[in-house]
Amino acid sequence: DTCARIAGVTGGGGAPCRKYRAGPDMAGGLKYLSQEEAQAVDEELFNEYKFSVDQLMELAGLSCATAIAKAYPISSFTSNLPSVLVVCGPGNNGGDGLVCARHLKLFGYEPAIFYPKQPNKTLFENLCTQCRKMDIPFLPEFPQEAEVIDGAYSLVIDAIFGFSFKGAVREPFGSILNTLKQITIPIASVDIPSGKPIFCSAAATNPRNEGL
Ligand SMILES: NC(=O)C1=CN([C@@H]2O[C@H](COP(=O)(O)OP(=O)(O)OC[C@H]3O[C@@H](n4cnc5c(N)ncnc54)[C@H](OP(=O)(O)O)[C@@H]3O)[C@@H](O)[C@H]2O)[C@H](O)CC1
Repeated sequence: DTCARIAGVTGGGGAPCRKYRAGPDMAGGLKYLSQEEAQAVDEELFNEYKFSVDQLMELAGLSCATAIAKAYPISSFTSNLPSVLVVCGPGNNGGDGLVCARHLKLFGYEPAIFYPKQPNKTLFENLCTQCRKMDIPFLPEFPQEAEVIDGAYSLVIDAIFGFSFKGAVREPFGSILNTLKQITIPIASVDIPSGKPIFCSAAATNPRNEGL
């Protein structure tokens, strides 16, 4: 979604646009950004273009839900119930996941959220309230068995870490990512696949090391 924001915001209306170096990996015409480039876009949108985090998060979550509905239409699910497990991390990537879950519900999916480390901030509390008001359940614990996830859901949304991920994965996310590596249903990652070092070649694979 960062690429879409570059095209749609910083390059629009004849406004001056910073030059971002294209990464070496391209899939279907998409250019991946490095961690530093993504953070620079972030700063430009906040400081120069005066977007608020709420605005950008709503756009990011809606864009993700729209892309997911295109890539994994309900009609393609073999199960009668289009159940989707949305796993949210402690930062803004997790916020994108909450917004995405809300829009997926509006699109006719049945999302359930696992959100183990909820920040004590109004933005995230409000997003949780909105999800609860839409009868989206929050799971009290993460299913430890990959088979349980495979049986209960048709798709997992990985909104655990975005461009601020660094170092070795800390718990509880290490165990969660280990389980996700073993599931067989598709995983759609928000922004970038979680748990991998952030550089261009990592952007093409998800926690199970498959292309999305
Ligand atoms: N303008 C934009 O581009 C927008 C992007 N959005 C989305 O926001 C993420 C980036 O959000 P940010 O909050 O900066 O970072 P993350 O979501 O990646 O997560 C940060 C938290 O993750 C924890 N963390 C980091 N590394 C690890 C690790 N190895 N193990 C466990 N936990 C880790 C970190 O914890 P600390 O303890 O270090 O504080 C943070 O809590 C971007 O990718 C987009 O998805 C927004 O929508 C706004 C617009």
